[in-house]
Amino acid sequence: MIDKSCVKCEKPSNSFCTNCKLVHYCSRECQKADWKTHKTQCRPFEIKKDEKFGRYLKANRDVEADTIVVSEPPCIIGPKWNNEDEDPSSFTFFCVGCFEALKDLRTKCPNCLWPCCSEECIGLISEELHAIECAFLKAGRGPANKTSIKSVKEYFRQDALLALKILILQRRNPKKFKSLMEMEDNAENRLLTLNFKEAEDRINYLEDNFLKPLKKAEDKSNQVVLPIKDKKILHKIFGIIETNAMYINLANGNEICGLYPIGCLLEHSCLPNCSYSFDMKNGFKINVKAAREIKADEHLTTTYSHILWSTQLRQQHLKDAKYFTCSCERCKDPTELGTHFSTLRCLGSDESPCNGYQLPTNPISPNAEWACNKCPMRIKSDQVSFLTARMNDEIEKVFASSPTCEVLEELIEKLSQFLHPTHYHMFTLKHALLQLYGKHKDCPIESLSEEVLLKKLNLCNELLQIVQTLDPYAIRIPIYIGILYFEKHVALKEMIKRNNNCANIEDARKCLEEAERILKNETDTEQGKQLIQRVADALLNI
Ligand SMILES: C[S@@+](CC[C@H](N)C(=O)[O-])C[C@H]1O[C@@H](n2cnc3c(N)ncnc32)[C@H](O)[C@@H]1O
Repeated sequence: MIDKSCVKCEKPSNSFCTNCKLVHYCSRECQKADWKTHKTQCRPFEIKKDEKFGRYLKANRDVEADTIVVSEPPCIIGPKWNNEDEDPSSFTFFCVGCFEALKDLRTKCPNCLWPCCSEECIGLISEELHAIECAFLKAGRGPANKTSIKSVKEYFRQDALLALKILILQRRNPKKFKSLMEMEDNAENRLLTLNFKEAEDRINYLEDNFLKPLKKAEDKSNQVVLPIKDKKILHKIFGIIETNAMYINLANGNEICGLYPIGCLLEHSCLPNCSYSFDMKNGFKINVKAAREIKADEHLTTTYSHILWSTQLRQQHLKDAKYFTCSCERCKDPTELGTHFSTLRCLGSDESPCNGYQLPTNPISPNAEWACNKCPMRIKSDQVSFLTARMNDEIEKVFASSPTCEVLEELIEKLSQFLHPTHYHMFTLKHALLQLYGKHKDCPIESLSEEVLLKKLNLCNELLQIVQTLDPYAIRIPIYIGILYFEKHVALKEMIKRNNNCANIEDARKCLEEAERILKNETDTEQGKQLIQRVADALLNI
């Protein structure tokens, strides 16, 4: 039973720590005075370390669903380190103060002359944002040719800024710098990788433009501003960023990166038990939540990869980006928990055609063969990756051409000769197709035949069953799932209108309520906001 006296002064008390609800305090003062002691017990997890995971978080008691387990400000935030464009002169440019995308590079920070959205941007003077690096950028070399757009763009590259900010923290905030330097950098695994090579290019840029001029000034004045600034520390910093950076979606559609002392310790699982969001109005604080009840001793997990990818793709991505092999329940199961998200049809041979399925013999071993569940036919794993990559190219090409229902139906028909009906490529195509049924003005929902309307409903049910297995707590793909519930409601509502006995209004309402619940935190993106609005409007009209 909870002792209802203040843990600090033992006076009777009705208030308690709102985070863990385990200890009582009579006043704010007593709570504050006890924080140093309580903070280690308050957390529902411990930081552990082992050979396999490095540091990780382990629940030290049962944690109820929806409990905030971590709430902390970032050590550092900054522009993304991995610019998708290869040519620095075609990079997208963001304001150095608030990360707003810039149409041109005309407006400049009055002090360092780096591009910004407005001279009044408050990020320019924020201690947590641009103020960290402003003086260092000011001392930089500047574009080689100020009249050449190419040269100007090549100078103001932002994929190295986050690393520079971290380097500068050794002077501006040694405590944060120390905490960052304790993070995993995968030093040995990165050697000779593409990431390493690309980091080398960013390091040369930082050295040539900022660190060599700084060293010269330091030598001249006999004053050391940044004690450590060699290639070794810069590679360590890039390794830390690549391994740990979390992506933050801004309201304007841009993505930036953040590094968090505890948040970054969340371990990967393809079946995670935590979700997280960022508080943009509160210094980009991260709030990590238990997405379901977590039992004492369970590890706290998130997903570093994409839930709607096959095991082969997820494993490849985790190996390339984070240098480990995931051995979660989904990855170890050739059927991906019965969803058959990777399963191919077995084509057999000319002499003996087969109607079985090809599954990986060992899904977490990249080179293990695939075997049919009915005949002796085996295929190599790189044949599977080649085939699925070709299909992916075809699907992307079709999506880029704003396909009609007929085009998608044809492609599904074609690929169904090779893929299990719930293969991840089929999932993607079916998810797009069911939204198209009844979407366009020239083909409204009222005009769909009974058969197509029923097909829309069946597709929603088929895909909902898959997502309930792959993301049962709607942690990673809430928008995909929200769309399925919304479209199911659309189909049901139309069936009710047509007096179809299979549909009832309560089921349609439940779909909307489920969509509303799943989407409640999706307010950071335009797509999320629009869907929430559509669901809210539909709830009013049902
Ligand atoms: C974001 S960091 C997590 C914190 C890190 N373990 C540390 O000690 O700082 C990601 C790294 O943790 C390790 N890791 C995370 N999840 C893992 C998993 N499921 N299996 C094996 N290693 C994992 C890998 O080394 C990965 O590159």
